[in-house]
Amino acid sequence: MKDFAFAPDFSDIPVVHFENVGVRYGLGPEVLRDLTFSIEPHSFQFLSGPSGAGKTTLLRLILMSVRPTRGVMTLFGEEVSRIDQRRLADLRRRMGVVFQDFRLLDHLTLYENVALPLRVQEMEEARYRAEVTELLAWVGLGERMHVLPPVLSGGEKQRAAIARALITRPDLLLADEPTGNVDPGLARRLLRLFVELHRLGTAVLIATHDLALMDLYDARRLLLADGHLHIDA
Ligand SMILES: Nc1ncnc2c1ncn2[C@@H]1O[C@H](COP(=O)(O)OP(=O)(O)OP(=O)(O)O)[C@@H](O)[C@H]1O
Repeated sequence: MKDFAFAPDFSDIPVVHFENVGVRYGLGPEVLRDLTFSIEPHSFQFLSGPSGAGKTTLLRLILMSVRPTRGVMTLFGEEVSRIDQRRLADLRRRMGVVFQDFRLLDHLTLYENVALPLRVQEMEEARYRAEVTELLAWVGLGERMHVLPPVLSGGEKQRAAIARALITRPDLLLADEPTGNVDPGLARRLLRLFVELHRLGTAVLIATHDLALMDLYDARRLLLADGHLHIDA
């Protein structure tokens, strides 16, 4: 795999810190309770637990698309409840996300999909063209960069979604079941991509049901069960 020039933040402030965090949807029961944990810079962890245990909810908390109903949560050292929308947007830009359903835009080519987060930041194409091309080659899609997502296989879409999550050189990468739609061989290759990213300095959190995948890489495991988090260092 080709090296990609990352310049992540190497400070030792936790990327994410939860202190007794709880969350409920509307008037329903608490789906997550008393969560206290940190994600350190440059760390790698899996998030596991049975279906409905709250893995996606935990990722949405970190992405700030769901707010805690109690407790204190900090992102990059800043307390979430005290910061305004504009600052939240700045913090969100430091994260890359691979969603379970990819969320590629079907009317844009792979190149355009991957470049989109940089276009949103109003970067000129001349500044990012080489980088987008290089990253697509890095994930094995160099030959496919001008095609539209609907003609791609699940695994190709998955890799494009991963490339789009990496293009901003995030300090934190969140991935929700990133190997859910691919065969075991491709799952191993995708895991290697995440490990490589981690070695380049990004903190990585991968939510997965896949015990075989977790057995492939010796990393911290966060296990959600009955609304509580158990940590296997
Ligand atoms: N928008 C919502 N409104 C109400 N309840 C919700 C909402 N989203 C999730 N829940 C509930 O919160 C709990 C946790 O759901 P979540 O999707 O976080 O679990 P998960 O561990 O990611 O599940 P899976 O592995 O099946 O994707 C479930 O009981 C679910 O029904």
